[in-house]
Amino acid sequence: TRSTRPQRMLKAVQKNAIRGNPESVISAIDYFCKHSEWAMNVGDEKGCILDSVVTEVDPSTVLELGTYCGYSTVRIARLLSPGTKFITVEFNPASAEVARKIIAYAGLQDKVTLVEGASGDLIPQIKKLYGITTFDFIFLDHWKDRYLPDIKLFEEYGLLRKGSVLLADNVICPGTPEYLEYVRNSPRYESRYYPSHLEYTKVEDGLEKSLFLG
Ligand SMILES: O=C(NCCCOCn1ccc2cnccc21)c1cc(-c2ccc(F)cc2)cc(O)c1O
Ligand SMILES: [Mg+2]
Repeated sequence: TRSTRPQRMLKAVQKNAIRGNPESVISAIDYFCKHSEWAMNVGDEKGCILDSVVTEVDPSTVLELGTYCGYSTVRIARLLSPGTKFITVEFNPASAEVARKIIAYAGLQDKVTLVEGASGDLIPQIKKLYGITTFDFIFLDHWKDRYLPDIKLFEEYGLLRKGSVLLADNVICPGTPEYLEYVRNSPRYESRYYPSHLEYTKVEDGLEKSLFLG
């Protein structure tokens, strides 16, 4: 049967990247998406903004919602200090399987815990299952209508501390209007918009960084 786009992306990584070299894995995926098939990775332009925020926060605990094929997982994991706890969540088993292989190809499998499931089910269990008290950095890149309910779950289950940073992809395209309205109007967050473009296109998109004030 016909391969899937994530499987073709994995083949491109295995063909064009150097095993154990995260930069080459990132470049191989960006090349594939620019010259072969568009895919919904955060991409190189927004990826540089992601890199700068991760570097600035230098987190000890990280949560990513929306692994997809592991592109942003590799971007984040390559910047983390040793001993950092990094959990990434993927709902789609086929994507998760490709992501595991791409993360391993980059040599970053020991830095990442990939969990398959729905954020709404997992968030209430994270403390118990993974011994995490609060997250220093959260990257939101999953179903756009889950950003708002999930940030409310973070608050409800005490997963944020004064200084926790949330970075949300796609706040313009496809768009997360309710989430934006919430973080921009809540007195509990300091929010800033980073203008950019939808991955591999000229379409307007951007990232919203929100600092939890406690
Ligand atoms: O839809 C997107 N991402 C989400 C995937 C499913 O995520 C499912 N999923 C992953 C963990 C997880 C945990 N709990 C529930 C669902 C959970 C997404 C879509 C586009 C896009 C933009 C323009 C278009 F014309 C078409 C698509 C761009 C992006 O950058 C995206 O991130
Ligand atoms: Mg995205």
